[in-house]
Amino acid sequence: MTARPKGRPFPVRLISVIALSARAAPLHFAAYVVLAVVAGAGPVAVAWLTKLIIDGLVQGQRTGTLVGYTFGLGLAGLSAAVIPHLTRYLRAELDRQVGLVAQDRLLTAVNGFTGLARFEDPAFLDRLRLAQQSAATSPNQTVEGLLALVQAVITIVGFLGAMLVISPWITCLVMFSGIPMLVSEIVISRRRAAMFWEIGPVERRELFYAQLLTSVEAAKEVRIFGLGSYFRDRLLGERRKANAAKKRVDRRELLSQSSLGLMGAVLSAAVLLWSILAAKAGTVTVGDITLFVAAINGVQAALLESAGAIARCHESILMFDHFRTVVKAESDLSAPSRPRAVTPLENEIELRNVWFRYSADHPWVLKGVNLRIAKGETLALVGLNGAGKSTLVSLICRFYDPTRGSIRWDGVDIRDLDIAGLRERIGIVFQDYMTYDLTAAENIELGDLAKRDERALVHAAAQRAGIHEKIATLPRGYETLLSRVFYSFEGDTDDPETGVPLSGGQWQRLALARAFLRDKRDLMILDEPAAGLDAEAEHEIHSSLKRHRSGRTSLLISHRLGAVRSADTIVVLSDGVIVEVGDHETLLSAQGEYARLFNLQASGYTSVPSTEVF
Ligand SMILES: Nc1ncnc2c1ncn2[C@@H]1O[C@H](COP(=O)(O)OP(=O)(O)OP(=O)(O)O)[C@@H](O)[C@H]1O
Repeated sequence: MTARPKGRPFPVRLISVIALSARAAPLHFAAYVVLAVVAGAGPVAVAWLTKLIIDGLVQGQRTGTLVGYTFGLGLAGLSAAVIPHLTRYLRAELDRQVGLVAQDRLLTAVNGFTGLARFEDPAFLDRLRLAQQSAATSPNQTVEGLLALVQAVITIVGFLGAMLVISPWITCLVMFSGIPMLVSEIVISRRRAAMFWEIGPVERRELFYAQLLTSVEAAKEVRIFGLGSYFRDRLLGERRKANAAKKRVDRRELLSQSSLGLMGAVLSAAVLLWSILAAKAGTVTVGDITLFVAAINGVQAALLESAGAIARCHESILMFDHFRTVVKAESDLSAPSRPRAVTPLENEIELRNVWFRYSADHPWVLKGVNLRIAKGETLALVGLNGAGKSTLVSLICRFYDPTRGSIRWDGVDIRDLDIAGLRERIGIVFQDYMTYDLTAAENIELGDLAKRDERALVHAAAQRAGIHEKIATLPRGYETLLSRVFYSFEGDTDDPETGVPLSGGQWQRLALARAFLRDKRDLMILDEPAAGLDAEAEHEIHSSLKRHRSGRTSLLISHRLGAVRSADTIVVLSDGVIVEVGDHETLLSAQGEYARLFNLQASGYTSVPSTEVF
């Protein structure tokens, strides 16, 4: 796991968090600050006016003066009644505005990671999760904490100022009694932030088990293999681990808070005793005692509040560091300072001595691969499971960079090209294609958003993929939602949100239609495009692919060797090394690995099946 983020100086981090709130909703932010200041001065004004009224009564002051004090007291009470509601409204609005801005910044940053490596790094995923949590809450939590601190400081300064007039040494005593509380809160908030980081992997595992237990994808296997209790136990185990870590921090907090609370109570009692004795001796007035009582309680409460506020600020700034780290993180792939525009393919795509491993800890997946895909040619890549075929495709799409060697687009290293421009020129069906919980039309349109409004093209792509007829029979045709995630209730066919699930093969045809929408691209990659189709559909799709790919550059991966026999070139990859290259006839007559695999498959269709297969 990578280290926890180390921050810039604390005040700089504080300002950058608060700046996010202030910029997201400046008016609400300003109003929130003003109300906090007014609310902070309220308790002091109430205590001082109460003392003046009591002393005025004892000393027989004029009624007009007393009415003035009472009026002031009424005003203070009025603001005390209204301000909390206004503050709550402003806080909620700030939350909404800041949440929007922060989420936008976070997702823009995540979208900027051009490769896949970050999404496969558990430490980064932990950070991303914490960043998502803190994006929504940290900025306003910091503002709230800081304003609570400002309020508390105003209250403390006001009360201490009032007490200073009566007894300087008691004022000092009360003031210094707050220091241990502040220190202990900061220590605890540090521990809490560290704990959240440490239990990150635990919480992600818990989420994984929860998804297994609640998702429709896993429901069949979980039931048939009786995995429910097994995964539930594992989930609860992870929860217990997370709870234990949280409990440890809570216990520490309880211990230090209660001892400090006890100390505060003893101090209050002592000051009260002193002031009563002083009043008896005639050195302070009765009004002074009421002020003392209010001040001691007020200062203690404000100290407690300020310690809590500092802790909240501190904790949310530490959490916000994760947000900042993600937002500032550079893409995992190097970007040239002046990327070259990608021109239409003129000659070939070439892999030149490509070596690749997913990280220094992983074994080599590709070992010195040299390969040329000439313009207009269909190149088929075959090989056993794990040979490195999909990895090679990922490198051509530049999801990763080769560890050694290079991939060239008409002679230019693709690392020097504009990455979005490169991907613009590629059409693809992935082996693990996506099924979007969107309408049938949208599922196809996502292949080329620029053609979103050209319905005829969408229909043509669906027709080529052999899914048009099926879509036409759906309750709302192309507008039918292909999902059960947003399903309202059984039989609600008039509801536009009502979803219709497709079969595996039908989803695969939809993925093909999505790719066909962008088939005018320079390179079409089909990674197992017909794996989930029935025999008739497979034949139909491969014939269609054959018709459409003539003259177009395509890279075809398939385990069904019958489907690749018409390719111009067939490349056999074995354990990351190219072991054979040629067309179907040449490779068959060479009697090598291709011939062995082809004959094995062919015999499976013609001879009596061997029990060894199963
Ligand atoms: N993201 C990844 N991180 C680490 N290793 C990976 C990753 N993806 C694939 N591998 C490893 O790379 C090797 C090649 O996998 P790849 O998916 O390229 O093989 P393939 O030839 O496409 O296999 P199949 O025919 O089963 O689809 C495998 O050993 C696999 O475990």
